[in-house]
Amino acid sequence: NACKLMAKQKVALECLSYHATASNDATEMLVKENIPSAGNFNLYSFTFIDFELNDVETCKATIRMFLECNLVQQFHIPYDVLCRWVLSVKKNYRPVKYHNWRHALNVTQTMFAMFKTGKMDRFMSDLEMLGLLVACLCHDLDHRGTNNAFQTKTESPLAILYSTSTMEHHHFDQCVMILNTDSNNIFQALSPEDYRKVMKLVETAILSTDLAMYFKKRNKFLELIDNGEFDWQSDDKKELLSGMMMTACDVSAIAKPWEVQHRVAKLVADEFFDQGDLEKMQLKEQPIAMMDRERKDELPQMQVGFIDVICLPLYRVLSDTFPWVKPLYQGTLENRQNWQDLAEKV
Ligand SMILES: CCCOc1ccc(S(=O)(=O)N2CCN(C)CC2)cc1-c1nc(CC)cc(=O)[nH]1
Repeated sequence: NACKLMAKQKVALECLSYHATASNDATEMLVKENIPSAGNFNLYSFTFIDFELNDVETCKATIRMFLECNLVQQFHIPYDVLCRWVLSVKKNYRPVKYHNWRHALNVTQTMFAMFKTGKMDRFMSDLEMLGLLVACLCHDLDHRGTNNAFQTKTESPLAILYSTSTMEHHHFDQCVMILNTDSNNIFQALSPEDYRKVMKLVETAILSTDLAMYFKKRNKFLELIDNGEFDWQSDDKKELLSGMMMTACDVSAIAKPWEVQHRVAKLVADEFFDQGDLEKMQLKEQPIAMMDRERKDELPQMQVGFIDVICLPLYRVLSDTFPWVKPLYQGTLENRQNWQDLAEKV
């Protein structure tokens, strides 16, 4: 009957989350390790590069960011729970070419740099900083290397579960599943009020990484700036600012030194082209230019378009209002020139 079925599903889910959580061995190993300084990882810089870090070092860098923001002490996060949670989050990223654990780490580090070097921590409560770092680390959990349109076209179970912002709802779902798995709940010591607030912030922050949401909310944000809005403390304004910061971090590879941007863009392209191949073979349909490997020559021009339509408008308004995040605007301008040079060569 129905409740037996529910029970079976619950057991299956438990089993799933059992596999989703990090092993005790991996956790105990990480707990014992010493965590190098933020300077050692170059965590305060907008030109942070993860390429030379091995997987254990990426976990240490993540822990160092939480320690540096004093969040472990402030929110009484048991250290072994923090270690297990970081390892579980890493475990629930798939080895796809771009939307993988390394992308999550880079997005989180940019948020950290925006707080500390960009001095945006002045506008954020400790709870909001905790929520935004967690949202960054979890924002693409269990990404399959295919976008929302692909879920809809293939009528994937995810598209049946969530008709809008399909992947982003799934990423949040995975974030909650990990937090609800034994000894992974870094929010366990929070008051019920703080728990509700931080979960709401994590949800809206992860959902705001759907570029369709960004386009919707950006005009409202620009309006507030034009009206000289500086009271970012009201909930709706703080939510709007948080969403813009999430997109700024999500696309921040565009602002990295040219060798890094060029190498990351290849990973993005390879993941897009794999989806294009699936659409040609499985769906018998012509993919959009961005996902068609036959049109890779148009890539530099597409990057210039990406920079002009999505990245520069956001970094310009953010650096106008928060001057210390200007390196993101500068880096993107430099890469625009590099992509433009390549586009003219073809
Ligand atoms: C590098 C391979 C080509 O990459 C792109 C091509 C086109 C565009 S687009 O702005 O024209 N636009 C975006 C919205 N789509 C719905 C329609 C197409 C963006 C990218 C791109 N996206 C990301 C974020 C994943 C990172 C990145 O570096 N480049």
